[in-house]
Amino acid sequence: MYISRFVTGYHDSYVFRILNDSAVSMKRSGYLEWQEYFMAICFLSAMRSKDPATQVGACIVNDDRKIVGIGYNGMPLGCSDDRLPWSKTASDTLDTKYMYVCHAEMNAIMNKNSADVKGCTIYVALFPCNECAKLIIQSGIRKVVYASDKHASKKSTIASKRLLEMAGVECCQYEPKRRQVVIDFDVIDRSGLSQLPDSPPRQSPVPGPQPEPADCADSVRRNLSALMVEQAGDQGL
Ligand SMILES: O=c1ccn([C@H]2C[C@H](O)[C@@H](COP(=O)(O)O)O2)c(=O)[nH]1
Repeated sequence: MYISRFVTGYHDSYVFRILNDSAVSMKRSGYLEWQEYFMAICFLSAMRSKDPATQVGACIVNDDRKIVGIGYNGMPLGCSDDRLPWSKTASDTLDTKYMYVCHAEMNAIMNKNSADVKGCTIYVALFPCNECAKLIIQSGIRKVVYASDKHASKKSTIASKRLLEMAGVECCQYEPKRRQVVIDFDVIDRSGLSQLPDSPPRQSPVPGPQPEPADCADSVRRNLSALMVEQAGDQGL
């Protein structure tokens, strides 16, 4: 019996058991739970926001746990985010972002890739304002999972809670189970993808015989057997 361990970029492991010539693979531990996954997608989307003060992301998920819409706060389509203001305050409210910016929830609903979002859950970084609450209710979304309630004392949030409650939309705050979800491209480059074959050599600009591209399956097999031999050695097998 061999027990072999694959170390991925995230330091989790796949365990392969080879018993009587049949390979049984067991799932890795430490994978993202659904709520963590959807909330992480909110925050990843928020990273696209150009708002210098508050970046908000939203992710709409249906009953089958399929993502049907994603959005973040930004200026409307075709309206230059270099020409419109990003300030919170100005002597003229026309010079503040609030007159122009589309909220993450609105964008997620507008970007939906399904016929509608009835019965869906919306994951949001920030508790939705009253305008977003109206959109949420009218679109048929039934549940809001939010990360931050930093504007709880604002009238717009109080009105939002009032509306959502009246409409019977369930709201709950996300309770993180892990402190971080890290995507470190350095780690992925150095170890996570080291199990994969090298990229094929770049095409030479000069016409002529080209080197054979690496055979993916062969390279994966070579890495796998090297790991198994190494591991078997570790275990004195
Ligand atoms: O439900 C909401 C509420 C706000 N936003 C966006 C709109 C703005 O770009 C910021 C809020 O700016 P502050 O600087 O925190 O006032 O967040 C949203 O997308 N959804």
